[in-house]
This record gives sequence, structure tokens and C-alpha cells, in this order.
Amino acid sequence: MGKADECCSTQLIDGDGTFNVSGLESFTKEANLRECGLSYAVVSIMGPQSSGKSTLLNHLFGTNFREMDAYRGRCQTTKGIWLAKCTDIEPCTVVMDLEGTDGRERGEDDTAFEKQSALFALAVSDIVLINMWCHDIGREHAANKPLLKTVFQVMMRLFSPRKTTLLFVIRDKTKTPLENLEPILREDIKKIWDAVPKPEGHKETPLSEFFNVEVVALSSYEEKEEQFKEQVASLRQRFFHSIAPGGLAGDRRGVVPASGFSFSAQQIWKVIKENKDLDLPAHKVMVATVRCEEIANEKFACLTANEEWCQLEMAVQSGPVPGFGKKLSLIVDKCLSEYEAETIYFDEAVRTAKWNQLEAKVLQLVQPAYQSMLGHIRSRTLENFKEAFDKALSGGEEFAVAARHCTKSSMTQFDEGCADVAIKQAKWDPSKVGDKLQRDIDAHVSQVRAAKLAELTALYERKLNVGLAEPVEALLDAADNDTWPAIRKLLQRETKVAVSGMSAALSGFDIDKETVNKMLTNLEDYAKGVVETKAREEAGRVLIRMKDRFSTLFSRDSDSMPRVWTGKEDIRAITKTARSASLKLLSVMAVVRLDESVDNIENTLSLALMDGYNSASTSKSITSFDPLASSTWEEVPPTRTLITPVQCKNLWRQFKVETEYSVTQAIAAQEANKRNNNWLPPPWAIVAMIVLGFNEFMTLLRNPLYLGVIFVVFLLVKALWVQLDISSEFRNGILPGLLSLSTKFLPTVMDLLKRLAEEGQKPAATDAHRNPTSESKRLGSSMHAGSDLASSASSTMTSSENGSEYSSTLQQDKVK
Ligand SMILES: Nc1nc2c(ncn2[C@@H]2O[C@H](COP(=O)(O)OP(=O)(O)OP(=O)(O)O)[C@@H](O)[C@H]2O)c(=O)[nH]1
Repeated sequence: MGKADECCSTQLIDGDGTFNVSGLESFTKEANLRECGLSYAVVSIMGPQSSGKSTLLNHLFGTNFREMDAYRGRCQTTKGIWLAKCTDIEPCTVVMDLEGTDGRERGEDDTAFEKQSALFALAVSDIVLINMWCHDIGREHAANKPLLKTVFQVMMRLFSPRKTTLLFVIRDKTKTPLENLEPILREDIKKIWDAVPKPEGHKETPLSEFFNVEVVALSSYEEKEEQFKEQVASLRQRFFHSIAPGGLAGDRRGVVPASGFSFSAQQIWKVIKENKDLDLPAHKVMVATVRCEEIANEKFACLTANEEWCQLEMAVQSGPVPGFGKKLSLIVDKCLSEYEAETIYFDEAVRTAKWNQLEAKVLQLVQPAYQSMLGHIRSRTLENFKEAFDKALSGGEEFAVAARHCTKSSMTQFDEGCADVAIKQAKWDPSKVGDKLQRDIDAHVSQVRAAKLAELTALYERKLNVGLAEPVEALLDAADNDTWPAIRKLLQRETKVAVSGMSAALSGFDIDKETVNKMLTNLEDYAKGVVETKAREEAGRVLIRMKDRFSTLFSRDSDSMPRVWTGKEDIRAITKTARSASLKLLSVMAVVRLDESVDNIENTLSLALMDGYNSASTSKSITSFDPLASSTWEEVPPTRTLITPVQCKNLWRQFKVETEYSVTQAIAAQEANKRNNNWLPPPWAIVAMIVLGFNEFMTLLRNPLYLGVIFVVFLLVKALWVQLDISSEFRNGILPGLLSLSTKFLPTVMDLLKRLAEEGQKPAATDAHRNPTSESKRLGSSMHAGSDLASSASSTMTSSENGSEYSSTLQQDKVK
């Protein structure tokens, strides 16, 4: 016999009991065992050493186990346990060749490995071939007896063994027919079974409960090879569909799926080596647990490396992915269904538990992507809401209606989006994100509402400002008894208009009544505020106003014509009237009178200031109680006070000081006027002039030429008088008057002469040939014109030098 092809048979466990893990792994890969699920069978053979086991297996299954060279004698060729795949047998059948028993190589007492390998074979195999020589049947010291004993003993160590088929292969069968041999064999087996010590629970258990016993006899391979081959070929047929119901295999309760075979075999050998009892059901669960775990991990790793998933995960970082839910569902589904397919033959409870774990893990992996998608949907929906809301508002829709419609449609849009991204494997609840969206939408609506309300308030405040500020200013400017009633009326009217307008506008905002009332009250308060502010502003300018009023009344008559102080006016009465009008203004401005309450400010002021004016110098007014020595008005709260009593008093003092000058000027102007008008000297002077100047008067009467000369001199002096405005020059004193005149005298005389010369030349050039005798007439006319010019120059100078209207009036009077 040739040597076995080692690449086809693998040593599973070596002679020292070391399990060849990598060898089994590569064997399962090469034999495509992993894909078999439960459709595979394991056959093992045990029997005495060199009993032709390998030879039988190679012929029966087309394997290449190492066989003993017939010419080298009976020595052990198979060490440990070898493994090979049967060729062309359905289902996939794996066969194990065990080291022969009772061999001389290990010694008679060294049965530990035999027991271990027998237990291993029983634990993993569906069919165990027990190779025996025909001549050993019925013999007391048959070679296979210790083997069977071993098998049955170890069988007890399988906590809940699977029912294995024991196929006794009788080698070198004799002419005795099998029908005669089989009962003897079965009797032998029974005897051995009965002799084996059993645990309490199995004392009476028959062999058939643990094993299906089958018997087959084969001719000698060495002597009747042809017959041997024929019988082997027929035996081979029994291995086809061995796992089908009624097949050669025993019950397959303990079978592990093919993908778990490798791990299962390792664990069983480990347990056997540790000399522990083998609990096959527990082992099955253990194998299922480990394998399902492995498969789950493998599937999870596949998912994390899945290109589609990686792309989806990446894409979702940067924005919403269309069809996210469907895509992710497919990816997750693929992962879970692959797991299901691969673990289908493992223990149901275990695989379900692991499936749940895998599903949880997978969902945990993909959930962040789902959350990102929800985030995208939320932000997109919020953006859409803002846009739609803005559009609706600018389209003229009522605020509350627009908010309601847009919110509803946005939430529907969000729900639809959530349904699109949901995956069928998970029941994730997007309500938290939905709640956040709702909160964001509400916040936006509130923000827009606040802005719109602020706009609305600003609009009506502007209207109130326009409607109140200037009219109130004008009314306060007029300041009389009707001022505050008129302001109140105006305020009431404008407030009413604004409040009704605002109230109508607010109805579209769907805000509570309390807020509306508050806003309207604020608007009313604002209107009052406008009036108060204006009044306060005006109160700040009260002194100017008082002076203006005084000046108007003092310097203008009842027809608004500038007053001319001719001397007939009662300056005292005019001053009093002007001051009392100014005081009236002060009393109007002193406090805000937006309610109907009556105050006594005018009287108080009038008594304290106007009457005080009349008796200012009396000691009584100094010593008596001063009603204005206070910072508050009686019965008027400080909030309504614009000018305190003490401020009124100070203002009045300042007002009087600043208007005093005008009065003094008026008095001076009046007196000057009186003086100017009274040009006749006193009667005694006239009498003295007549007595003393009688001679000169007579001389003049006798010589009329003197009269003409005197008249010319008079005209010249008069012209100089007017031109130099001598009376006003001396108003500031004699010395300043003389100094001023000394500088102006010569230029004025020169200017006067120059003009006279010019005026004289014009008629000389035109009229000399027509009327050469009218010299004196022209001189007189020129003098007159010079006088006019002088008067106009005087008027110009005085008005430019003196800004006050009183002096201007005075000047006009002078010119007249
Ligand atoms: N008499 C007889 N000899 C056989 C038969 N089949 C094989 N042999 C011979 O038995 C010897 C041992 O054959 P193997 O097949 O190696 O026996 P084995 O049981 O596998 O041997 P180990 O693996 O060493 O236990 C070889 O010389 C075979 O030619 C048979 O049917 N009858």
C-alpha cells in the first residue's frame, strides 16, 4: 500500500493529544465545511491496531489515510486521530481515523489515550465504525472487548449523549453467514454493556437507548480483494443520505452546525483532556454562544467596513441624504440577515439572544447618522418655516393665522421627513427632535411677534409724536388760561385715535387681553409722556419765552405796530401788563396739568411776584412769609412739577433784571423825546434875549444881507448837527462825546462840502445859461438836499450802532 496523500487527510490530534487547531481550520476551509450548515455527517472508525481500518476507510470513502505496508509487518501506522473528507458522498461526510487500540506501542496499561479518543469519537460522530476480526466474535478474550468496554464506559461520561450508530464491521468474514454471527455478536455486546458500571439513573437503561447497533461483514481484503471491494461499494451506498430520516446516522440532537464544528471539536477535546464529564447539550449551547458571537462580530465588522454604509455616514455629516431610511434599512437588513443565515443551525435561544445583541449594536452604530438626519430635517424644516412665515406675513396674512398655518404645515413636513429617515429595524422616537423644532418655531414666532409689536408700537408712538409734539409746543407758546384744557383735549383725541388703531392692529396677533391692555395703557402713557416731555422742554425755555412775551407786549402796541415813545405813553402801566402776561406764561409752564385738578399757582405767583413788584421796596414784603420759598407746589405732586416755586422766584428775578434795561431805555427815550419837542427857551430867556439883543435885532432889520448870511450859517450848523448826531454822541457823557466828535468833525465837514460842491456843479452845468440869476435859490435848494442826505446818513449810522429797537424808534423820532 502507498502512503496517504497528507494534503487530503489531516492529523486532528497527534499522538501526544495535541489538537491541531490550524490544521482543522484549514481542513474545514478546504472541505467547504462551513457552508454545510447541518448537512454533514461525521464518521469515525475505531478498532484494534493494524486491523485494516485505514484500508477500509480509503476504499469506502475514497480517502487517503496512511495504510500499513503489508510487507513491513504489523506495526502502528496511525498515531492520534486523522481527518479526511469523503469523496462524492452526499451530504458532506467527514471521516476520522483513530489510532488503533490495544497496540503494543503504548503498552497494555496505557489506555488513557484510547479512552479519550473513543470519547471524542462518540461525542462528535454520527456513525462510529467498530472494526473487528470475524474470528473474535464469541471469544472470551477477543481483541475488541476492551475497546467496547471502553466505549461503553466513556459513553456514561456523556451527560446526555446523542444516540450514535455503532456499525460493527466484521473483517475477514468466514463462511459462517452473518445471520448466525450477528446474534452472537449482539450477545457479546450486551454482556459487555451489562458489565459496564452505570450511574444510578441509567442502571436499567438498555443499550438501544444510547446506540443503534448495526453489523456488516466484509471479506478479507488481502485474500478476497474483489469480493471485499464489492462489499465495500455496497456498504458505501449506506452512507449516502445518511442524515436523512431513516438514514444510517443516529439521532442528531447534539449536532453542531458545520461552521461550529471546528470550535466544537476543540472544546470537546479540551474537556476530555481535562478529564471532565462532557455535557453535550451544554456544550452545544456553549458552541452556539461562541459561534454566534463570532458570527455577530464578523457581521458587525463587515457592516462597519461596508462601503455603502461608510458613504452614507460621510454624506450625512454634510447634509441631508435622500432616501436615507431605505438605504440604511437595506444595509442593516443585509447585516442581520447574513447573521441569521449563518447561525440558523445553532441553538435557537442562543442565536436569538445574539441576534438581539447584534441588532442593538448595529442600531447603536447607525443611530448617530439617523440623529444627524433628524437634525438636518429639523433645521431644514425650521428654515422653510421661517421662509413661509415671512412670505405669509409680507403677503398680508394675519400674524396669528400665518403662524398657525405655517407651524402646522412645518410640523407635518417634519413628520413626513422623519418617516422617510426611519428604518424598519428600529422604533426610534423622533418626538424629542420634533419637540425641539416646535420650541424653535415658537421661539421664532415670538421673536417675530415681538419685532412686529415693537414696530407697531413705534409706528403709533411716531404718530403720537407728530400729532402732539408741535401742537403742544404751539399751545404752550400761546400760554393762557385755555392752554392746558386745549392740550388735554388734543391729548385725548390723539390718544383715542392711536389706541383704536393699535387695538385693531393687535387683534391679528392673537395675544391675551391682558397684554393688549398693557400695550394700550403703555401707548396712553407714552402720549402723556410726549406732552410732559414737550412741556418740560418748553419749561426749560420759559425765561426766553417770558422775555419774548414781555418784549412783544412792551415794544409793540395793540395793533402789533412798534411802539414809539412820544411821551404820552404810560410806561408803568405797559410794563405791568407785559410783566403780568409773562407771569401768566410762567404760571402756565410751572406744572403739567393733564388732569382736571385745579391749582392756585397763578394766584400764588401773582401775589408773590406782581404784588411784590408793587411793594418790592417795602419792608413788609421782606419780613412777611414768602410763599415761593419751597421746592414743591401746594397740592401738586413733584412728578407734575416743571418749575418749582423757588425756581419761579429765581426766574422772575432774572427776568426782571433782563427786562429792566428795556424799561429804562423806554423811559430815557420818552424823556429825550420830550426834551427834543420842547425846543422853545423859557419865557425869561426870551425876554432877556429881546432886551439884550434889541440892538443886534435892529441891525439885522436894517441890513437884510446879514439875515441871509445868518440863515446860511444856521443851515450849515443844522446839517452838521444832524450829520454828527451830536445829541446821541453826548448821551454817554461830555468827554466821550467831545472825543468822538473831534474824530468825526473834520471828515464830516469835508464830506458835506464835497457834496455841496457836487450838488452845486450839477445845476450850474445845466441851468446856468437858462437862469443865471437864481444863485441864492440853488444854494437854498442844495442846503435842503444836504440836510436830507445828512438825516439819512444819520439814520443809517444810528441804526447800525444801536441794535435796540427802542433807540431806533428814538432815532426815527429824532429824524422826524
Ligand atoms: N487479513 C486482512 N488484512 C488486511 C485487510 N485489510 C488490510 N489488511 C492488511 O492489514 C494491514 C494493516 O492495514 P491498515 O489499513 O494500515 O491497518 P490499520 O488498522 O489502519 O493500522 P493502524 O492504523 O496502524 O492501526 C495491512 O498490511 C493491510 O494489507 C483485510 O481485510 N484482511
